[in-house]
This record gives sequence, C-alpha cells and structure tokens, in this order.
Amino acid sequence: MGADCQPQSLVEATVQQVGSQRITGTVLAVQANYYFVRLDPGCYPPNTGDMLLCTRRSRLRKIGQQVWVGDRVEVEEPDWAGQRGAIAQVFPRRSELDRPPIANADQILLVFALAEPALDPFQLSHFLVKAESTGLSVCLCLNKCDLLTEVELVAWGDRLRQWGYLPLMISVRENIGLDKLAPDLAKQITVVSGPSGVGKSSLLNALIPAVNLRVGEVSGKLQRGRHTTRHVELFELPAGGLLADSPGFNQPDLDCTPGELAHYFPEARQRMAQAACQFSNCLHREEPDCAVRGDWERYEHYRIFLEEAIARQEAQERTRHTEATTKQKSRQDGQTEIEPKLERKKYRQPSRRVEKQRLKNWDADGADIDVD
Ligand SMILES: Nc1nc2c(ncn2[C@@H]2O[C@H](COP(=O)(O)OP(=O)(O)OP(=O)(O)O)[C@@H](O)[C@H]2O)c(=O)[nH]1
Ligand SMILES: [Zn+2]
Repeated sequence: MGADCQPQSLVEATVQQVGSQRITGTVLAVQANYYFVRLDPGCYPPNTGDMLLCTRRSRLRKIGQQVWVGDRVEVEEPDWAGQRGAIAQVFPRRSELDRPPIANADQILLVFALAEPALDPFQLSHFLVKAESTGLSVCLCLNKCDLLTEVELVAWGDRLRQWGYLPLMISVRENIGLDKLAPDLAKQITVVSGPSGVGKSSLLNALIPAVNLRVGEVSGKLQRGRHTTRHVELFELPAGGLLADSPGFNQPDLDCTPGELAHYFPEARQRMAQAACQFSNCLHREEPDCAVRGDWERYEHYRIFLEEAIARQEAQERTRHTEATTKQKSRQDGQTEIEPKLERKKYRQPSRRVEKQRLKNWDADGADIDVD
C-alpha cells in the first residue's frame, strides 16, 4: 500500500502543517551551547510543549552571529518527540544590553529598598543614570514600604518626583502595590536591576510563583544581602511579558561620555527642552548662559559623574595615544617589548614608491613637490 493511501493521524497532519511554515520563537535561556527557545503560538503541534532545546547552526557560528537571551529566532528541523531543534536565523534586534547580554529588552525595572538597606540617594542616582543610558524606559520601584511611616513615604515620593520619576511604593512582604506593577510588565521584556538585598528575588518569586529563586537573608552588620542571583534567564509572567533578573546590573559602571551625561538626568532634559545653553557643547559647569546649571537637587550628582566621565575620557585618549605612538615588538627570547613608532616624515625612510613619485613630480614640474 502506498503512503498516499494511508490515512494520516491528526498529529501527523499538524506536524506537516507546522513543517511547512516558519517556526519562530524567543530565546529564554542560554546554557553552554544550548538555547531554550519558547515557540510562538501556532508554531508547534498540539500535545507537544512550546519549549525546544536548540543548538545553533554552524553557519551562524561561522558568520559570528551570537544568540542572546531575548533574541527572536527561526528554528529548523524540529524533533517534536525529543523537544530539540536548531536555530537557523536570528532576527534583527530592537535593543541590545551588553553586560549581561540581553536582546530586545523594552524597559528596566529598577528596584531599591526604602529601608534595610537604607535608601542612599547617590547610589540610586548612579543606578538611574546607568539605566537611562541604555535608552530603554525606566520604571522605579521602591520596596519594603512596610518599614516606613506614611509621612516618610510621602517625603520620598515628593523628592523623587522632583528628580523626574514617579516611584511605585511596594512591599513584597505585605503584598502592597504589586497589582499596580503587573500592567506595566505585560507584553514587554523587562530587566530587573538594583543593588543586593532590596528584594529583587522576593519580587520575582511573588510575580511568578513558579520561579522559586533563592531569597537571601540580609546578612551581617553591613545590611548587605548575599548575592544569590546567578545567570540571566527570562521568566514568563502569568499575564504575559518576560522578566530578566540581571546580576550584571547590580554594580553598574557608568561608561557614557561627558557630553551625553546630562541627557540621562530628567531634570536636565527638561531644562534643555525649555531653553538652550549658549554653547552647543556646554558641559553645564561654569559656562556663561547655561540652561542646565541651577539649584536642582541632583545637580551635585551630575557634577560628580561629569568629573568621572571626563577622567574616563582622558584615560581612553591616553591609551589611544600610547597605542598610536608605540608598537609591540617580539624579541628573539620570546619576550615582547614596547618601543616608540618613528614619527612620519621626521625619521622614517621614505618608501620606494613615495620616492619614485617624488622624482616623477619633480620631473614634471621642475620642482620638488611633497606628495606625502
Ligand atoms: N520588610 C521587608 N523585607 C523584605 C521585603 N521584600 C523582601 N524583603 C527581605 O529582604 C531580604 C532580601 O531579599 P532578596 O529578595 O533576597 O533580595 P535581592 O535583591 O534578590 O538580593 P540579591 O539576591 O542579593 O540580589 C530578604 O530577607 C527578604 O525577606 C519587603 O517588602 N519588606
Ligand atoms: Zn549648559
């Protein structure tokens, strides 16, 4: 009997139907050379799970295409029974965070505690500027509101509104405010960031009961939480949306240029929108007719971060200069030594081609023309 005559089961028919269309999904976790891909609805047969453990096609490796958590991918050759597949294509990313690598994130949920550990305005500012520098939207969430009085909470709310933020006061322990947070997280990829011990793992556990991240006790006299969050993974929220807990954002290094910095302060952005500084490259220090300098609370933080950014830029320029004016040379004994590059024109022998050209030009014009 030919295969054509055999009645197909429903599952076989569906598998064939799935086989003829593109199978797409989102990478939720990366472990060694394996990728956990959650397939989009309609991309997998009924009665099989929506997760495939995938490898990366060697073609992608050859062209240096990395696969990150959050990447939208196309999967080929699915083995539905074994729940395996191969990533054949990575679709263009709408955003990239590099430390740790997360593709297509939409927003940063910055979590701080109002107490235990005490809320440090400078540290908060540092995290906010880092979060703003990603270009993603920033949502500020202040946990442990159960530890403060109503008056203290109102004072913090007012203060942060002056900074340009509308903080959401929550308590994971007392289940306060979490319902207000959920709509902001649906249908988006959100990266959770914040210092140790503020309750990030507790929050993830509360939002996604299936996660069960370890919750560390705030340890010792320093009131610093143990670092219990290890690798990046996207967790699915019950109402849709994906959450990434990101250990790499817990000690953020600022890496912006002096000129960019003001754009990462909503207060400065607002001032720049209302009026222009006299100089287009104003760093808002002592320049005349500056629209940004003024008596806003975080101007002081701006100045400190600015000095750091200037020092960082100068250090980078020094490194570039050293690289441009010195070269590494391997000695016969296998050691390398740094020696200065000879400055062009002054000491270097002209190449034979340059020398020839020089003679030709001299011939043509009857004068010595420098062709360097
Ligand atoms: N009072 C109070 N304590 C809380 C609340 N949420 C979390 N905690 C406690 O704060 C401590 C730290 O919580 P974690 O969830 O481990 O904090 P984390 O930010 O994930 O810390 P790391 O894993 O170190 O990054 C734990 O002892 C929690 O029980 C809250 O709303 N109120
Ligand atoms: Zn200015």
